Amino acid sequence: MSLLPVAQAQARLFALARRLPVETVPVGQAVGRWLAQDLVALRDQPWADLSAMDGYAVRAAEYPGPWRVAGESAAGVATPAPLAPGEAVRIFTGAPLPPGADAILIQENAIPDGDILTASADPLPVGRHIRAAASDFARNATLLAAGARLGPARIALAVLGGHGDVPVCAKPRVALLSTGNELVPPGAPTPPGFLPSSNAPMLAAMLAGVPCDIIDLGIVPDDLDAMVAALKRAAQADIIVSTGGASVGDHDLVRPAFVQAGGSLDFWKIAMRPGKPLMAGRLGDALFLGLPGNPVSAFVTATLFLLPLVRHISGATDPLPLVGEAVLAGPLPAIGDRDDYLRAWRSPDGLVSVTSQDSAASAAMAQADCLILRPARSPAAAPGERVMVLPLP
Ligand SMILES: Nc1nc2c(c(=O)[nH]1)N[C@H]1C(S)=C(S)[C@@H](COP(=O)(O)OP(=O)(O)OC[C@H]3O[C@@H](n4cnc5c(N)ncnc54)[C@H](O)[C@@H]3O)O[C@H]1N2
Ligand code: MOO
Repeated sequence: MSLLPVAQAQARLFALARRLPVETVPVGQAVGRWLAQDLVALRDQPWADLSAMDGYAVRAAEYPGPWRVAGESAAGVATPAPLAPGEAVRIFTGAPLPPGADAILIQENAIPDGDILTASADPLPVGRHIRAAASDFARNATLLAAGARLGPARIALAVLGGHGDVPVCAKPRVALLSTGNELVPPGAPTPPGFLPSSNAPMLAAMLAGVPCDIIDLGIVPDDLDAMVAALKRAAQADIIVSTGGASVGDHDLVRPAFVQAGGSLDFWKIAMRPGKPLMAGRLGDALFLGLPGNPVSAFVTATLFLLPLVRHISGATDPLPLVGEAVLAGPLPAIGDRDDYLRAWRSPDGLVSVTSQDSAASAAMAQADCLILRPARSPAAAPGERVMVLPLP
């Protein structure tokens, strides 16, 4: 198989995937999820012309008074009695305007004397300190389109639009398999020949920013039967992610195990660095992503494939990472025939490449807050040059 360009591999992965079924959940459980249908306003906001300040509702043409204070309007009451000429109504923030009033005199500019009121300063134009009915949004307006992510401001909008429940895609279940005879669980002793398995905790941490349920199936030895059994167990999930065993060595058994478990492979090997041995396919109803074992390769491929896949099946319309531009603080070498995703951090002087770009260099990876994308065959770049950058969450 020749090396597949990243964008083509992402498109093929999305084409393999199906959106998860729609469910209706209370808004409190929808945070960070994507709307599965357009959300339409069930009410006007504001519901009437409301005062934006504490003061007096008056007719602007009668400025500066005197007015006779004829009553009161507070939030939580229905429409007050109409305002007769020469009258003012005491009013509070969020309260409905009496019919006939067209401006609010704030109480700081009002001089009450018994029930007679005059204005002390500032002209009073029509509409001053009034929030017009439906000026925020009107009933039947589309508040949010399907595919919008429900952050805090959109939760507020949905609730003000009259919704207690919202339609979202079901939460994906993501099964994690860590392959390798050399691996021990986090915190366990590491006699010679062994190392702590860091990929599953890292992937779980990356997935913590995206609503999903994680099923950690632990460490699987480099043994064909054990891997086939583990993959079959994992097939109950919506997405199966393995790390390690993806390359061409005698102990790299993920691909044959996947095929023996009944999986159909769609692609293997991507024109990217790190992350070349990435593979993807379907196993029953589950999507399968085989990530390379090197921690940096697993991190970068998860950023470019796993997180976008989770967002895609969850209903996101823009599942791919954001690509911006920034200047380089130092020089970069020319690039070979794979797109390079360099780990870097943002300094006041521009992007700084981390101390090692080796795909096993975990200490250097931990310095990064972004990836510099250098397309295949880019020439060397000088300080001050603009390059493509993907911020890391
Ligand atoms: N002859 C070739 N050798 C390699 C090629 C190649 O094209 N030809 N590709 C290289 C590239 S690129 C990568 S990336 C790696 C990927 O290898 P695997 O996916 O098969 O990963 P392993 O060999 O199982 O492990 C690599 C490395 O990562 C460590 N590891 C594995 N799992 C974990 C984990 N859960 N936590 C922490 N560290 C882990 C493992 O111990 C190895 O050191 O292949 C190159 N080889
Ligand atoms: O793709 Mo590997 O991840 O270059 O080291």
